[in-house]
Amino acid sequence: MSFFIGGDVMKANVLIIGLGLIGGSIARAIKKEYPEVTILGYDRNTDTSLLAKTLQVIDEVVLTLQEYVHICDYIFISVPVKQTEEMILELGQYDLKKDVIVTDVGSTKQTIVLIAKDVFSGRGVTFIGGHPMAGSHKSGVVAAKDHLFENAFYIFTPLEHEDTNIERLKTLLKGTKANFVIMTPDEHDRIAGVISHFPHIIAASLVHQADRYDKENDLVRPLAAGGFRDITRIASSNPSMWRDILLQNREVLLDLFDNWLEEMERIRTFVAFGNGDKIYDYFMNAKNFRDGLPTRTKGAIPSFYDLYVDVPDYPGVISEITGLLANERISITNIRIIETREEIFGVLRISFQNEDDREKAKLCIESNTDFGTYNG
Ligand SMILES: NC(=O)C1=CN([C@@H]2O[C@H](COP(=O)(O)OP(=O)(O)OC[C@H]3O[C@@H](n4cnc5c(N)ncnc54)[C@H](O)[C@@H]3O)[C@@H](O)[C@H]2O)C=CC1
Ligand SMILES: O=C(O)C(=O)Cc1ccc(O)cc1
Repeated sequence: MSFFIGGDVMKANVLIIGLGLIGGSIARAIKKEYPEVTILGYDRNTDTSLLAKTLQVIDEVVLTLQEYVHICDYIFISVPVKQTEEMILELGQYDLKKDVIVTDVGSTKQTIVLIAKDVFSGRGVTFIGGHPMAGSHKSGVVAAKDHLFENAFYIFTPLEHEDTNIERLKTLLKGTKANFVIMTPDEHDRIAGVISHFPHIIAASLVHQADRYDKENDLVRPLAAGGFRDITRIASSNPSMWRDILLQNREVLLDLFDNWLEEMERIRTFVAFGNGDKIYDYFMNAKNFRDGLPTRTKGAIPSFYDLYVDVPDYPGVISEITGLLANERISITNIRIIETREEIFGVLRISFQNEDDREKAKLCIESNTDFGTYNG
């Protein structure tokens, strides 16, 4: 192995510890922007490291951290949050390069940053907590994509507001095309609790509720296949990852449980007293807030970029639409007939990777057919 050792971002040595969905996607985004950067990869599972090299996600496999950490200019810790704490402690035992930036990608920040402060302060090592707030229910290096974080928020929670080092890290991460935001670990954990961690709990709890009713009535399962399945999609996320996130964001989540119980009690009272006006306001206020949310940035929970198309029910109509999209090189990620009524109209739901593809598809279908389209 030969490595360039110097201060130039474009020729830096970047070590990715944990070659999964997030570590792999960061590696790909960096390499795309800076082909001359050397990406070193370490995973506790050697087969994963070898696969990452075969897939050209990394340039070199590192088998023992101790041997290589001293030549690294940037170190990304992209392992589950509990292992992130252990990894920080492990890195604290090694001599790291002067001016190295160590960062992580964990979904929680307070505990991690506290440990990093303890381990790295006063040692010439800059630790910048990080959380690219986009992902997928898939895991593993095979699912890694250079564009995973495009238009997503990428949060930094530095130990201090060390502007020059944050700028260096942002420069390295330019290829992610993410929107970088700085906040305190406490602020981060509260916001992530509200918009990401707690919704995962609610999704799982709705599924548990359906599971209970499923035991009483065979029709629950088939009827849950449509909208219910969609709104509880995040309940299919990685259970061990979410266990660790909940354990680390415990205090924030306990507050949110209390708020949620109050919220449920509020709407329960409106229903119990048959108060139609209050129920209407409850939905209207929620609708107004939701309708005002931005649509062109990625949030923590992966969005659907779905287009609904009203199609007449004749043979070949699906291949006609997919053919039109293929001609314009618009990729689709999923297609499903969600409603068919014999000899009248059906509704097709076509999913895309991003907003731009959905908009292009809408234009393409509207200009080549007279089928109605609307966004999901
Ligand atoms: N999956 C998602 O959508 C998102 C995840 N995150 C955070 O990113 C981190 C990684 O998540 P994913 O990439 O999704 O997980 P993943 O399961 O795809 O990859 C994790 C990788 O880390 C390796 N690993 C685990 N412990 C290790 C250790 N001690 N030393 C070396 N390698 C180790 C595993 O073998 C695996 O290859 C987590 O902290 C998670 O909270 C952040 C944003 C989104
Ligand atoms: O896949 C899911 O369920 C997600 O919500 C994606 C995700 C997971 C963890 C994060 O910290 C940020 C985004």
